[in-house]
Amino acid sequence: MTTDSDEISGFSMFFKKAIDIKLRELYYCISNLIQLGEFMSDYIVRTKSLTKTYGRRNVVDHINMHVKRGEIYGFIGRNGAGKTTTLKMIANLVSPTSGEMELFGSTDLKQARKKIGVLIENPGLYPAMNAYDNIKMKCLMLGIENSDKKIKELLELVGLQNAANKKAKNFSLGMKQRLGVAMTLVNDPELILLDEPINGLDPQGIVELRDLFLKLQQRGITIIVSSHILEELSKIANRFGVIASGKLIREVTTEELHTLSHTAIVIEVDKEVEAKKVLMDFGIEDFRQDKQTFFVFDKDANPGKINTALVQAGIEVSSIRTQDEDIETMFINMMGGANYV
Ligand SMILES: Nc1ncnc2c1ncn2[C@@H]1O[C@H](COP(=O)(O)OP(=O)(O)OP(=O)(O)O)[C@@H](O)[C@H]1O
Repeated sequence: MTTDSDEISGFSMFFKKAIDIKLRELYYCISNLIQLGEFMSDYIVRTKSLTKTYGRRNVVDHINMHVKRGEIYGFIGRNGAGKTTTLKMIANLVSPTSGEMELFGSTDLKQARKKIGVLIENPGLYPAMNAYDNIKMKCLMLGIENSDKKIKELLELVGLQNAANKKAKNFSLGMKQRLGVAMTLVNDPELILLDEPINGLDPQGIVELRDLFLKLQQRGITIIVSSHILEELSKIANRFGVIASGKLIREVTTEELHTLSHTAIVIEVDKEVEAKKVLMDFGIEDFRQDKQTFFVFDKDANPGKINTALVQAGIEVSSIRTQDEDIETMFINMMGGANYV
């Protein structure tokens, strides 16, 4: 027999459970919203399987690119790897064959692209015009009026305040690039795309451009900068995307890069086929071969023991040494080695 108090406690249990369930649903809902918010604010560029096909060739091949707000993203790849085409697709200068893209967390790309500044291939300067007028021309093209103050600020920002009246044709390449960067900034973009801006610059020009990138980053501008030379970007980029033959081989933060770079045992031998067999029999798994030179990356590998094993197998070891793999070499390996084409 059930009493009134049993019924009341049954009801209250029922309501408590129902409230618990609702609270849990609410919690999931809120955390999903938070994640969505983080996602939307986190990634400024996110591509999904982005592809460009010319003829039968995917020159950009199903790439998933992730660029976070506020970072300098070094887009690294050899000539012809697909960097320019990717940047052009982001800027809407080339239309993708397939794939998707989100800019600023939105698929309203037309709207989002208003927040992007672009310097692809060359700055598009009018050589007979001075620096001031080149920027003014860009302002006029974008319908920006009363631009005097802005132009002066931009010239100062890129370190060309003393060259305002100098004709662009008399500029050094570095000055032209900095003027080009200034012109990407006239619409106050949140993201700028710079295609190989460092190409051909002298060391002084490189330093000036790198300093400018850091200044822009401090102002909250996200930068995607492509290059075929890692060295130039390794000092400033927060994250790298490595592209080879249209495929995004890897995306890696600078911190991850340092964890990944490791020491190699470099062994030079006379008989490479036999040496490779000895290394494999010895349990070495992580190594790379360049003709008669082997690079062993196994952390536990012991150079003395490897040497003994090789010599006992009748192989002449002309040199064995350890070598820190520099970042450049690591990238070359990621891109498919020195002989990669
Ligand atoms: N309009 C086009 N028609 C046909 N092929 C093209 C076209 N544009 C680019 N390509 C080819 O696509 C490949 C990728 O070119 P892309 O310019 O994107 O490479 P990249 O990494 O920027 O190299 P680079 O620094 O030499 O410009 C190259 O093989 C190039 O020849």
